[in-house]
Amino acid sequence: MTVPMTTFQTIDDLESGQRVLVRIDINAPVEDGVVQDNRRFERHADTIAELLEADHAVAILAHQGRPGRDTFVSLEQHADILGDHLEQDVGFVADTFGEDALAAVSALEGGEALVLENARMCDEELPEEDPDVKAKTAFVQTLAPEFDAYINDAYSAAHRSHASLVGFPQVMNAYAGRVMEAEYTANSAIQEREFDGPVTMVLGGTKAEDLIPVIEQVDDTVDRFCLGGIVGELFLRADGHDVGYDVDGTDFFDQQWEDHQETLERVLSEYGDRLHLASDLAYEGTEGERAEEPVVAIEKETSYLDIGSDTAEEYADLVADSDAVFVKGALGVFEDDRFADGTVTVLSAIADTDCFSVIGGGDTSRSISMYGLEEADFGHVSVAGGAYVRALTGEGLVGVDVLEQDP
Ligand SMILES: Nc1ncnc2c1ncn2[C@@H]1O[C@H](COP(=O)(O)OP(=O)(O)O)[C@@H](O)[C@H]1O
Ligand SMILES: O=C(OP(=O)(O)O)[C@H](O)COP(=O)(O)O
Repeated sequence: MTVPMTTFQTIDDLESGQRVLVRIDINAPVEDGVVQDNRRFERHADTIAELLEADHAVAILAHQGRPGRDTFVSLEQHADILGDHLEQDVGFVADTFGEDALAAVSALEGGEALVLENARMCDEELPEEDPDVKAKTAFVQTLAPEFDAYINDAYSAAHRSHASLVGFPQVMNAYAGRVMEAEYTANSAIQEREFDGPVTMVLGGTKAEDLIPVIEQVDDTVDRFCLGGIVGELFLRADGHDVGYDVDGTDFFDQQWEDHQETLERVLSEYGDRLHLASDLAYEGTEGERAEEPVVAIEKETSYLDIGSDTAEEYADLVADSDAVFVKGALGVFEDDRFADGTVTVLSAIADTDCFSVIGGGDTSRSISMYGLEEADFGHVSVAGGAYVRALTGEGLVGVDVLEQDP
């Protein structure tokens, strides 16, 4: 792995009493419309507390979910959760750069914090475009003059070339926040480590498009990949099994299959000897119980919600025989304890060995506290998922790279 050298200004370089626009990543699980607190809030609250202490007026930009998903909701609840961590009121305005937002920003005083509405509700935030294009958007051009400085604390979103991440640093004095600094430093140190024994990467969760390039780009650093979750099912489908279909109104598979079928099949044929796919899967039985089925026997389209127990044991054995393990994404729907077995068995195996380990992902890292595992039993628990595995390939993160540039 090669480590890109980055030097950016941090909040140590910022004079006190400024008007600052802070990009954080509090993208969180949403259950029945209720936003779930997780370690991203706790970590970003530390950065914000430090800024408030220095008498800055702090406006906060963030995103939640993706348009069309049921996790695509307002940031109103996020402001309350941040307020709980900070033990002070955090304002919220249901607008990002229109008149209401500008009025709320101009009323903001030193020592006060205000959350602006979900940046992805602005048309110009998405899609991914060059930083110079994002810098010219009305979103960036309207908000930037209201502030003395821009602070990016959202390492976990730094692999996205979105306006709130890459547009503002092109036109403003830009600084890295404490979470950005800490994750960048930890991940750079990880990339410099050398391992004597086998290195295993456990990949799951929902975002195949982030993980397929990683399998191709980590070259010979990773000896084997253990696949589960939606990503694992897409590879099983590429391998000719009847799984990985959207059933009962889900929207995880069909679009990703359409977009990536060829790549999935190519990666499987090129890297097949390093890819471990599930040999059994779990689903909800007719009585609501956990039921399991060997992959070779699958004939019906149903929602598979976890790897099966034989697969979990196989992955746990591979982990026990590893010198380093990198995890991104859950192997099943661990939020439901009937389908947590795959994720928890593998995480427990990692915790029980003395291998070096990194557990990443906003959702996945949450399983550690949910199932009574100790953070201290892992090398590093990252609030970043896709960004940290992309960094392991040695490729820079666009949101970090732009912090290096002068406005
Ligand atoms: N088979 C599955 N079906 C539906 N959801 C799944 C499945 N396996 C894992 N998941 C979900 O994947 C989520 C984590 O995915 P993702 O957002 O990609 O990871 P992270 O946020 O940890 O980077 C978990 O919340 C889990 O419920
Ligand atoms: O949660 C995130 O990434 P992750 O799931 O890889 O940890 C980031 O907030 C990026 O969100 P996105 O993958 O919808 O662009």
